[in-house]
Amino acid sequence: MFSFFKKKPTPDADNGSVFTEVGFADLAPKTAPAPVVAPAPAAPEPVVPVIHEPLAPAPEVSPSSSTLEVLAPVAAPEPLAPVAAPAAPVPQPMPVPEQAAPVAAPPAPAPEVAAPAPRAGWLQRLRDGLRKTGSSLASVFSRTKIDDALFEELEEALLMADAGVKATEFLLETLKQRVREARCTEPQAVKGLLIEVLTELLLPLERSLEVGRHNPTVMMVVGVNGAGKTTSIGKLTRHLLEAEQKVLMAAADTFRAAAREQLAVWAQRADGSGVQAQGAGWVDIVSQQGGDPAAVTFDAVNAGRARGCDVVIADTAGRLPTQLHLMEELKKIKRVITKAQPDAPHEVLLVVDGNTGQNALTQVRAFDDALGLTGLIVTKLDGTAKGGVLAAIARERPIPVYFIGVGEKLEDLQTFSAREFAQALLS
Ligand SMILES: Nc1nc2c(ncn2[C@@H]2O[C@H](COP(=O)(O)OP(=O)(O)OP(=O)(O)O)[C@@H](O)[C@H]2O)c(=O)[nH]1
Repeated sequence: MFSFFKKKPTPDADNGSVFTEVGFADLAPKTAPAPVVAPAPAAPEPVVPVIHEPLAPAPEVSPSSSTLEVLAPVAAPEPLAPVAAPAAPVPQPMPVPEQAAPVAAPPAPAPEVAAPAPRAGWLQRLRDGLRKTGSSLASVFSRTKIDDALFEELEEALLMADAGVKATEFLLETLKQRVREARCTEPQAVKGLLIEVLTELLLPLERSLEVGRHNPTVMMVVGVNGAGKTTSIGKLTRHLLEAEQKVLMAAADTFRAAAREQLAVWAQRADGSGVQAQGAGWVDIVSQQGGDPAAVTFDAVNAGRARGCDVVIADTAGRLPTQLHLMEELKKIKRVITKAQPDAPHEVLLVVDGNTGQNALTQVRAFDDALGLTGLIVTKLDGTAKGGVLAAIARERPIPVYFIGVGEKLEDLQTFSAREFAQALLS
């Protein structure tokens, strides 16, 4: 199911490739927590490395048999509301997720403790999240016959699911043709064909993020306020660490006091995972409170090169595409990354909140026009997301969806599968 690739320049005897692949699922649960080894302080002068600070460990809030649960995020800060286009380009306040206070352990175990309920699988969470739309799409096929009314109802349901006019037209046209070819007589068979057509439409979005081709691989992560950038970076970093990657994070959101701390919390979670006991992975953070985001990123890339990092990830401040001066700031960050490493950035990732519907497509267009996106992370598909917007993105701006977010826990960052998504949408 997982297809997140780590590529390292080691010979692969089987296929002659110099790369190896590692999937999330290949990573064994860690049992021996050990601190992440701080990298050798060989950084250039202006870099301010943040060695993992003794942040309070996150309390366990969700019962589960999964060993990954120990790494679960602390009680979640309130997700931010989707951002609508503002009337004027005024910088938005940066909300700061709060870390829950550790909960004191009970004095003695209760005599009878109910067995913890198994945590819903991520696919179920995706299904649950898309249920509202899914059920209205699926209900179209409970009709008794295939007629114009069925297609009209389907058109309405697709539009309601945020698929947008172009993708809806394409899906309906292709579906009608397939129905004719297959000589379908049962509405349920039409549903099966729609899953096929939708899967084909979404397939170009299904791509793997590659790491290891460049030294370091430099990623720049952008998006509107509260889309889930820092959370997604944290989850991604955790997976990179498990794959024994050396990761340097640049806290390029220099005006939000807690930006560095938020990243550090994730770094510390990685620390507590025992990853270090498995190999050579580590994480460090470059930050400069109140500094120039481009300068911090420039230093981070240089430090990443000097320290032999595998991956440098720049976490930028949230902004609306209509805030033109802030979009210029992003362009500047991208330019200075190229100055520090001529072939970088290798990835410009937009994090979009799946709940924002067609607004997500607007964001994709705007950030792509400004920066040339290489990939998307679509978050909060466990919420009230309608999901159809991915069809709109596939039709109008087919940028790979490297990951989807289906919750706030580490394991809720998943690779995108076109078929699974189409099935979940119509389940
Ligand atoms: N339910 C759910 N919540 C998520 C997901 N991803 C992120 N969140 C939550 O969304 C909120 C905002 O996440 P952040 O990572 O702080 O967002 P951000 O884009 O870095 O925010 P700014 O830096 O302020 O722009 C937090 O409460 C996260 O826990 C997801 O996939 N599902």
